Amino acid sequence: GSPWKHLNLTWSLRTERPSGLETGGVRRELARALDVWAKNSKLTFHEINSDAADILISFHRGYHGDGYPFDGRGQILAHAFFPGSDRGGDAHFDEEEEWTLDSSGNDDGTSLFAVAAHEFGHSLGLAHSSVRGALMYPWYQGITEDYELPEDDKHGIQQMYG
Ligand SMILES: CC(C)C[C@H](C(=O)NO)C(=O)N[C@@H](CC(N)=O)C(=O)NCc1cccc(N)c1
Ligand SMILES: [Zn+2]
Ligand SMILES: [Zn+2]
Repeated sequence: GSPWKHLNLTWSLRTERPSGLETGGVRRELARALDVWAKNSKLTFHEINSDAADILISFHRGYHGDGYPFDGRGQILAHAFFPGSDRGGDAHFDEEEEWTLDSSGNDDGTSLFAVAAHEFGHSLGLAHSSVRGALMYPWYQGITEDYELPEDDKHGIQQMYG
């Protein structure tokens, strides 16, 4: 997709206690996922409490009004829209996944940090990568605590927002 025309992006979590998780912990993991991209580009991200944010983040189950219904636990975990107005940049997460806020890899849940970092790549305009090990590779691979963005993803984001 085409990149955002401004570098100082706003974001807002629009679901209270998604999947029963503590709201503060969810916001922390989302902020860490955005920081993966901020550290490798000129992008900055500011959290606001408003539906007017560039990147609106919400959790849903099944059909939720955008033609891309979720499918219960497993398979599709989340999706995000390329940059643009209205739902452009927004990221939706499947409420029915076993989300974990523990991104150490010790927990066998699905790391919200890992999936969010991938989804925000789409929110910023990156499509899937064929490079195994890339964050934008189509298939989930848990990622470590002090995560370093792989080369392929670094190239992608710097081409757009370097
Ligand atoms: C066709 C898309 C709506 C699939 C969807 C996706 O890529 N969302 O961005 C998705 O949930 N993909 C799964 C894999 C699948 N079941 O198709 C996934 O693990 N994506 C998130 C992810 C997380 C972390 C790393 C990577 N590489 C991928
Ligand atoms: Zn959706
Ligand atoms: Zn994806």
